Amino acid sequence: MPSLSEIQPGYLIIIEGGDGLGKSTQLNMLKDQLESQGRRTLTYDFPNKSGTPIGQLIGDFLRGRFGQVTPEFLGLAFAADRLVARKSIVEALSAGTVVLCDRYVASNIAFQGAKIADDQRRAQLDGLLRWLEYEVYELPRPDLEIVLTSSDQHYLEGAHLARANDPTRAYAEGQADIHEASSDLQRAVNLYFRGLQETPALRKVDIEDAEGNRRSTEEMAAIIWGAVMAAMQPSQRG
Ligand SMILES: Nc1ncnc2c1ncn2[C@@H]1O[C@H](COP(=O)(O)OP(=O)(O)OP(=O)(O)O)[C@@H](O)[C@H]1O
Ligand SMILES: Cc1cn([C@H]2C[C@H](O)[C@@H](COP(=O)(O)O)O2)c(=O)[nH]c1=O
Repeated sequence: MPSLSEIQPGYLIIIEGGDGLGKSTQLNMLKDQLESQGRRTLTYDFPNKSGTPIGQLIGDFLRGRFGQVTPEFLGLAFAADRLVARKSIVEALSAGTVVLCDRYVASNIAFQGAKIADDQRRAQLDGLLRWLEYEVYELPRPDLEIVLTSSDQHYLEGAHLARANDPTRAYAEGQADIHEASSDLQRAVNLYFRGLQETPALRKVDIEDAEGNRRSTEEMAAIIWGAVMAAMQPSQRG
């Protein structure tokens, strides 16, 4: 039987975490580092938010146009947004490209699940989204998820307010989006991510150091680079 690296020579690396914790900053630094070492990369930022009809609907939801939407139904829209990108992700991985995603399936489970208080219903949503995205839509599973967390609620509240001119936030028209506006949601999402178990394919990186000081972008990038190098060792692929 061929090894995974023969079937899929590329790598799928995801940067996950709560809103505004520095995911896109780290994704861009990782992309530069990989490219400086001769690796071809392709980046995605989920959800698309404007480039497709589904992304436009998601952008409208985040701007509050539909009010609160039942988490199970909302999860279907985010999953469909990823399905649109599936073919090009799979082709890139087959061609040996490192595909870097700012958010992926785990964000759907984290954000929709954080809106559900009942444990049984939340577990059903978790199963529904994993089944739909990985089994029905056959989205490739990540080789490595880097999950940014914070032990200081300060960074989870109002981080967007200082970023009115950030072009990646144009969809929100200068306001907090419907997820950012809820500190309860941000807290629950961060708790979910902090509770994930680390594995060779999942590495949590707290944005604060042991003394509670925010790590610099360079320090974060060095930690993430170490995790990426470890995950890309041939021995991790079997
Ligand atoms: N280590 C850091 N220290 C201080 N500020 C940072 C650090 N990393 C990123 N920032 C700043 O925090 C803000 C949010 O960063 P970034 O856009 O990378 O976060 P994000 O997690 O991708 O956000 P979103 O969830 O809204 O997409 C930006 O203004 C960025 O310059
Ligand atoms: C991919 C994905 C994202 N979300 C949530 C997470 C954020 O609150 C917003 C938009 O993300 P961005 O980082 O501001 O671009 O959408 C989600 O609920 N489900 C998902 O699959």
